Amino acid sequence: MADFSSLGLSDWLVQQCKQLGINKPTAVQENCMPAILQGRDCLGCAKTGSGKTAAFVLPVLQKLSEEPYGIFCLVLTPTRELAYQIAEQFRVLGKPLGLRECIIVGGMGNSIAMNEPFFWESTSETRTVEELDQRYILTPEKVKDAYMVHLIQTLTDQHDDWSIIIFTNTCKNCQILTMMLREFNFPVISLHSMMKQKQRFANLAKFKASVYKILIATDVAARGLDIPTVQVVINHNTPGLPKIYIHRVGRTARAGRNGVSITLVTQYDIHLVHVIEQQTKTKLKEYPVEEKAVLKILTQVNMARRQCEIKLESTDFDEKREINKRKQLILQGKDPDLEAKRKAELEKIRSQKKKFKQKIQEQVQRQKCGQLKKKPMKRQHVKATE
Ligand SMILES: Nc1ncnc2c1ncn2[C@@H]1O[C@H](COP(=O)(O)OP(=O)(O)OP(=O)(O)O)[C@@H](O)[C@H]1O
Repeated sequence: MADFSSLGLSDWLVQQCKQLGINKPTAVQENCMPAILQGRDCLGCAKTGSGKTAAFVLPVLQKLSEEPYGIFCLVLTPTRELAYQIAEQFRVLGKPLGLRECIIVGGMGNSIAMNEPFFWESTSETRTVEELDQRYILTPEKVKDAYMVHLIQTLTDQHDDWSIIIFTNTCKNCQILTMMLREFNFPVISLHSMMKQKQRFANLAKFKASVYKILIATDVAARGLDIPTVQVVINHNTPGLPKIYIHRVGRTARAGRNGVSITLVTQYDIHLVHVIEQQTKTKLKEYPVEEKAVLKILTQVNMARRQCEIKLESTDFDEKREINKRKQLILQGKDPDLEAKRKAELEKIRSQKKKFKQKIQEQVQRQKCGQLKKKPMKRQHVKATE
């Protein structure tokens, strides 16, 4: 197996890696770094938590140290948290260079044209069972939450040092679950796009530092976040796409560690589980649950949830959602008021079209009725003249 020196990294960079406990290159690093150092365009695909960040950070730093001039590298990331995480990797590994990084968040995406890219894809994309123990619980739809509370209770009783991420599908759900689990005294904190950015960073930092052991998040936390202490990922809803599932469960079992992922599945989600199993080439195991224990807490959980929903309704959460929508439009370079006007006009045209269609249908109907009434009269008349 190659080491970092033989891949073309200078001693200072190899030492820097060692200080971080990065001694041997992972497969994606071994295969992509030489191509990047040769100056070729490169696309690298490998499983989650396999060191893709260092696979491009290290050669970029190597090249920069050879010619330290100007704005050298632009990294685009899907979330703000990821931008900060990658900047931190650059900062730590590039410290001896006196590297200066700048984080720009928000704005629109760009596309980059590439010539003859070097493409490397891991042949073992799916994780081994030793790395990630994947299970699911089949829940009747209405007691989705009671199963989750029971599950967290069991996990935290058995492993009080474990960190858990719970993924859910909407910001509102994320907020309600956080409030509800706090009612049960779980150390919970949340992360979703309707929170202020400052709060998002603060919550993530508290979770990373294990001040809070449970993070409830939307898919804003599904990609790229590297928190080695995460032992369990719980999917509060079954992801609609296998890709989302892979990113979510990839937040555990990082860099060869072990991890568990548990997905709550209702009777309507079975087909989604099959698609996930096909794509990940892994058969999900059914998680044994003490039904009696779930039934015991069912009423309490349902009541707590309802109370949290009422509490949230009395806050300005929906108003904030509206503000967030407007913010997104501004970031996309659109005027929110003009957009609202455009939507209203489109709606007007749609409803006019609908009315027109209805009118035509009514006319046709009337004509049909008229013809039906006329026909026998015509026949009578014909008979009379005959
Ligand atoms: N060669 C290595 N040896 C050991 N650990 C490594 C090595 N390279 C990177 N790591 C560590 O592995 C962890 C995961 O790395 P990274 O976040 O880059 O994964 P990734 O492949 O980008 O994952 P994802 O697809 O989820 O974004 C990090 O904590 C990183 O420090």
